Amino acid sequence: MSGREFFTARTLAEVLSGFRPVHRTPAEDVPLSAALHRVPVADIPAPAALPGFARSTVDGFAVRAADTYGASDGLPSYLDLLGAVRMGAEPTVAVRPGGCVAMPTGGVLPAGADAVVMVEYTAETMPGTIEVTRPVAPGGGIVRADDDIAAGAPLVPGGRPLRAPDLGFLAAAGVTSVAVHARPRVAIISTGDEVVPPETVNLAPGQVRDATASALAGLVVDAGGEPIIAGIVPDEPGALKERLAAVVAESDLVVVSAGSSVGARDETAGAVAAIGQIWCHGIAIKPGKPTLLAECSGIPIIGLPGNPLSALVVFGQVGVPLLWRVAGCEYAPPQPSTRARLSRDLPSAAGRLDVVQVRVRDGVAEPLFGPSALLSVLTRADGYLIIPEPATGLDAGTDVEVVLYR
Ligand SMILES: Nc1nc2c(c(=O)[nH]1)N[C@H]1C(S)=C(S)[C@@H](COP(=O)(O)OP(=O)(O)OC[C@H]3O[C@@H](n4cnc5c(N)ncnc54)[C@H](O)[C@@H]3O)O[C@H]1N2
Ligand code: MOO
Repeated sequence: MSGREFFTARTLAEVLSGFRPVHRTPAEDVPLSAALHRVPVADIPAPAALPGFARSTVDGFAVRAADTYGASDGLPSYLDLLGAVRMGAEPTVAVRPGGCVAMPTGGVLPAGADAVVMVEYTAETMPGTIEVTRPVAPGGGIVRADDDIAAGAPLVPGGRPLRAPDLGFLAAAGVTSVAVHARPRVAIISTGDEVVPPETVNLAPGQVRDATASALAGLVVDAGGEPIIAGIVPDEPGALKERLAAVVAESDLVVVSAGSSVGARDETAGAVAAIGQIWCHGIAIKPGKPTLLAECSGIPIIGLPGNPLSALVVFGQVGVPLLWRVAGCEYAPPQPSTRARLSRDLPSAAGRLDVVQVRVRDGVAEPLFGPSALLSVLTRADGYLIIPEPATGLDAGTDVEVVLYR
């Protein structure tokens, strides 16, 4: 890399909308029991209408609605009790004018009926005669055969991670296997002569154990990916290029931590440029400015800043949405958040998005400060808030949205 400045600092919004490597993971069939949070490759159509038959939603009596019009406590309608519907069975009796049939919740609506009046608004004043004291409109107390879904309509959309209720809906429709995008394989490469494996018991002076790879692996699993810890590469010209070339062929997304800044040993840009195209070097975000984005044959490559805190913040903002996109999901699912009152003034430079770690107690968000070189800030945080690019800070007492860590 020439010079000591980053090529172009892009905003986070520009990155998310503009950096669009085309690679998507292939489809695979999974049973419903393994489909939670997986992304269907396409809309899944209903093989048949649901519920499939008109059914009661209340315990009561199937009626012709017109027979109940004007009914009141003072002037009830009197209907002949013609029989009863059994749960899970075809009705054996139809409703004729002036008649009614006893119904359980969920039973099949008998022919001739267009509503079910709730048992609370009825009384059997004499054997075989039902007194109705409230009118019911046509369609009242029932769902029709295709109210949940019509045959052929999409049960669940493609490109959106499956949620628990989706699994129930698919099960109700008899869909027990789903074509979903394969989990993205995310190669995680750490760099730096001083970085040693976490298993290292005694550190030589200046050595640090690799913190970033383990944390990134956790974020990858959280976002539905399969982390591949691809080791620690020393600061040697050529070493990173070699490792990158080896992993890119077997990954859906590649993450390199450290070496993306502007120091003498910062090799990432050169190595990445040798195997792919750099899209941007520098994002208008704090922490995380020295971030590099590139692609190689449609596979996204992210060069993260060396400071573990910055690396994790950037991966959350940029890597996680990219990971979901590679898995066929255009927009990452929203994270849980809460509203809180800011405990103190927060300064920020205009033109840069700030990700501020906070603790939340009793509805108050307390910013946690410390250099990005300190990992403990993230462990103490309950979540983060964002100060958008145009703002020059936030005043104490501002109502802020805090995105919560799980
Ligand atoms: N003159 C300037 N110096 C620095 C700037 C700047 O703009 N001008 N930016 C600072 C910022 S911000 C960051 S972030 C770092 C990014 O530098 P690199 O991406 O080149 O990363 P390194 O220098 O290799 O590492 C930084 C720091 O993080 C430690 N590290 C690296 N990898 C790991 C790991 N896997 N586990 C634990 N710790 C790791 C490394 O030992 C360094 O202490 O540059 C600033 N400097
Ligand atoms: O901006 Mo660096 O990415 O803080 O640690």
